[in-house]
Amino acid sequence: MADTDLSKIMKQEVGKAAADRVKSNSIVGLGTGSTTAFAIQFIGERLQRGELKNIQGIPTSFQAEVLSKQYGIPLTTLDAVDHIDVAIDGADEVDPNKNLIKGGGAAHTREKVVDSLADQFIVVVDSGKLVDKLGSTFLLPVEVIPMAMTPVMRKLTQLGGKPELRMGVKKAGPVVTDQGNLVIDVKFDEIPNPESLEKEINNIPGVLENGLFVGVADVVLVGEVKADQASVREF
Ligand SMILES: O=C[C@H](O)[C@H](O)[C@H](O)COP(=O)(O)O
Repeated sequence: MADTDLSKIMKQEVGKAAADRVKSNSIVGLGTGSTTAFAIQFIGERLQRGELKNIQGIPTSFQAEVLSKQYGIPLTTLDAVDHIDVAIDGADEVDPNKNLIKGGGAAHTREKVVDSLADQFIVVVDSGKLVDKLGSTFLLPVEVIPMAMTPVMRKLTQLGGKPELRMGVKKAGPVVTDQGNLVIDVKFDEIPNPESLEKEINNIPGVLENGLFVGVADVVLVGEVKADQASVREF
């Protein structure tokens, strides 16, 4: 099987496993990305079959909102609820302590709001996302307000990073987030202390949020394929 097929199967399996954990009468944070898209699809299908009732979703992005509507998941907002029961969201890297890098889809700011509020935050990834140390395979996304781009990049360089502005695909110019901001992707040779780096970057004036999620995830579901057999393990 081609690598892309395997990756799709792992994402599908793990998305289904997460959707199966959603209970009736609950408020569900709906994450962003290609893996969570399967979870949203399977939650919608469970609703259609009548297996699930009275779900209210809180989308973390324009993408999640569009998909949720497509699959018939009723939506609400943070102004209308006082808690979130469970959030399901993907990640770009996961370390053994369940710390994450997110923001490959530039949605990490809203994701951090929703995922942090959930009583239980379930991360859904394929096995390719597991790393020993954060920053080893993926650049760290930082959302910045446009007028502060240059001083923020300078500050990120002083912190030891190599920043680059994220550019659009099939769009001339930079990626613009759902909030109308820019994303700076930063290469750090190592991230020895994700907890302090998360705070340090967020303390730079003009930074809205960065993609380090430290101590937020409760459960990580990992989709794997071994000898053409798909399975899901949890840690
Ligand atoms: O901004 C996007 C999010 O943080 C995604 O959850 C993350 O990039 C993982 O996406 P995917 O499941 O497509 O790899």
